[in-house]
Amino acid sequence: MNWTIDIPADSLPVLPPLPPALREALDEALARPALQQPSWPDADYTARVRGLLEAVPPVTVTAEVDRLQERLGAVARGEAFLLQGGDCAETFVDNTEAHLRGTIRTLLQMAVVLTYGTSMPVVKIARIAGQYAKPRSSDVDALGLPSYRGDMVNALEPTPEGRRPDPVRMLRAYANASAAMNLTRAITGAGYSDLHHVHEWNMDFVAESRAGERYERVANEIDRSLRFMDACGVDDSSLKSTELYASHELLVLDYERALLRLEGDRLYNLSAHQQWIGERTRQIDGAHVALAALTANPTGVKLGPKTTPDDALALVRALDPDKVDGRVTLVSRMGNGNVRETLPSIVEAVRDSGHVVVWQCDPMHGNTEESPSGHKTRHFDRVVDEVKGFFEVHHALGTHPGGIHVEHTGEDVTECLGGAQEISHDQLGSRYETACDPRLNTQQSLELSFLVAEMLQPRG
Ligand SMILES: O=C[C@H](O)[C@H](O)COP(=O)(O)O
Ligand SMILES: C=C(OP(=O)(O)O)C(=O)O
Repeated sequence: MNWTIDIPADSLPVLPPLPPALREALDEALARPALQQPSWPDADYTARVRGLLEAVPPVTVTAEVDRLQERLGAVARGEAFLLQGGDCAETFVDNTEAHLRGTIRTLLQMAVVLTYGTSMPVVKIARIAGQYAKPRSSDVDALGLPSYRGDMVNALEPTPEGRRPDPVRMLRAYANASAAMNLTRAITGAGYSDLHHVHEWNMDFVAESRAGERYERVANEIDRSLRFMDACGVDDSSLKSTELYASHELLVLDYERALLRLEGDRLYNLSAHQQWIGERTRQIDGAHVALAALTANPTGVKLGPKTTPDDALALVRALDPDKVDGRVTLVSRMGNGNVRETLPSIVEAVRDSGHVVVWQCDPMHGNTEESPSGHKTRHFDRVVDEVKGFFEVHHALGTHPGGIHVEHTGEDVTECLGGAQEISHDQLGSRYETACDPRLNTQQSLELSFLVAEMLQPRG
């Protein structure tokens, strides 16, 4: 096979030596069964790509990962709220400044609405700088071609050549992730994310909408408060930047293992700050859980409608043996019809075990349906209803509904039905741009934030 990049077999860097016990545990973890892995055509060449990645500077650094862990501890104890969102599948072609700014801007707007409405700190994690791999329900698509598995693996282009898994794509994923992380740090470190620019985050196509107008009112209130603080001589320098963390699904093990780095005696996965394990790969004896258990990163796990309390307990015990607050985020994605019935016994079992986890609701993945036009879609009402059900369960049990995890974009797409724009089945085709699953557009994301802020109000 002729590869586009020639990597000499004898110049392979290798991971710095690990303490023997850790090396053994890592080898054991990686030898476990791993679902949803690419069928790379050439194992030797794939190993060489991995070797290159083992020597590159990481995408994130350990101090940031540790800080996120602390923030998630606060969320788990009920002192903060976690907002996580971004593309279903990031793509290389859309890894542009405009697209990244759009995703970040919408996340910042949502966070402002939540913080203002609840007076609670909001921890922000984006699906950004690495969300390049997708697990699929089927190995083949409707055309009979190998399914698209994310830009890290193959191309969206529906041709046999495009769909061939190519390990060089892992290098492109790393390069794109590093560039995206660089811009994200720049945007959030100064200027654009300054709370004094809160009006500028409201895009023209949203400003005229009900959610946009409501947001403007919040922004005006924030302006007044900032002027008041200014007049009083309060130092507001902490409002000039914000913390935004990067996350993606822990899926393609050749990529993830290559970005492991040792600091002291702690092993970090510096492909992102947080990784989550998907519904399809959370087998308790599988490689994904075992690998995450070895790293110091906070880890999410998706829980679908068939999850039992014992499943959840086993996962929490494996991933949080030292009982660190917020080390595990349990992400329920059960569908609005199931959450009220299935979630309570899971929450009770985990709460009674003494593990203090973040409870997060992903109201997207359990509510996917097919439109008569053939588009994969989600109805805004079902999304809202799942979040409502999640809050009802936690309010009834006295636990903290710690966060939401959504697929959204900073653009004016028509991928999810309903919302104030009342997007109909007929309109889905007009701006349906996702590479995989349907995302909330900016208006729908803001509407959802206002509703969640209401649900989070202290209850008398
Ligand atoms: O985002 C999640 C999954 O990758 C996605 O829902 C799978 O979609 P599929 O069922 O079309 O394969
Ligand atoms: C694949 C995903 O979700 P789930 O594992 O819940 O299906 C995802 O969040 O991209």
